[in-house]
Amino acid sequence: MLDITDIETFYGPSQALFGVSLHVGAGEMVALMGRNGMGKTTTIRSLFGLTPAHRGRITFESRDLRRLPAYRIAQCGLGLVPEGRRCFPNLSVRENLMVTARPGPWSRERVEALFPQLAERRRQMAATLSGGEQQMLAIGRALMTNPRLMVLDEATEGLAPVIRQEIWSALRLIKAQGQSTLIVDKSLGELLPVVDHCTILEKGRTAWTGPPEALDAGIRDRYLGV
Ligand SMILES: Nc1ncnc2c1ncn2[C@@H]1O[C@H](COP(=O)(O)OP(=O)(O)OP(=O)(O)O)[C@@H](O)[C@H]1O
Repeated sequence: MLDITDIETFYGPSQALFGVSLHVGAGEMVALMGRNGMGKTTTIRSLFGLTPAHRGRITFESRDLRRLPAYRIAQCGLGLVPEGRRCFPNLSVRENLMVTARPGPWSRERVEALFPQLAERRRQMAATLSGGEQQMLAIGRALMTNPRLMVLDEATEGLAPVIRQEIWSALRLIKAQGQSTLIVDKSLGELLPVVDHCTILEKGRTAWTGPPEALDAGIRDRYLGV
């Protein structure tokens, strides 16, 4: 479904990616991992055309994404839940869900069944939600665009443990429903049981790819510092 091959990306003169490769098959949930500053967010920015890659290939369902502008990439069926959960603060919860909705399997009813708090708070302005609820809304809103591939960047970072567990339960259901997903997260305990493959970045390069059960103590120690 998604093939990123050997991309190199720069911020001005400074090179951040030196050869990142990554594959997501249809229906898979894939983890993009690595310590701070190794290039995970830059890889996602390159995929979405926000910081375009200078070299390498990005193909999604056989389409070459690398030279498309960001708005065309979103139209190709990629949905992003960016770091820092950006909801529209002055729209209600329900308006946030509906404003970018597109037809497909994820209806408002299905999203609200996944996150019942969003139904309970449907008339509240997004700005009045807790951080965890805003994150649920950001995920719900991305699902409502019915992306063929959803990309989550640090969806559980900085949230209270009980809220994180709710989000992980929802992500397990999202996976069970066949949603293809690329996920950046540092919570190995929750991430590894649910993903099909892991790709680890080290200093802007793909350093290791494999199934989660192959991610042994040596690899964790070497690339993840855990
Ligand atoms: N706007 C920017 N301008 C210049 N350099 C940047 C910029 N954003 C990131 N970088 C650099 O690019 C490299 C990769 O950063 P990136 O944010 O992609 O890493 P990350 O793996 O997502 O880290 P984190 O887990 O901390 O979010 C780092 O060396 C970082 O300093």
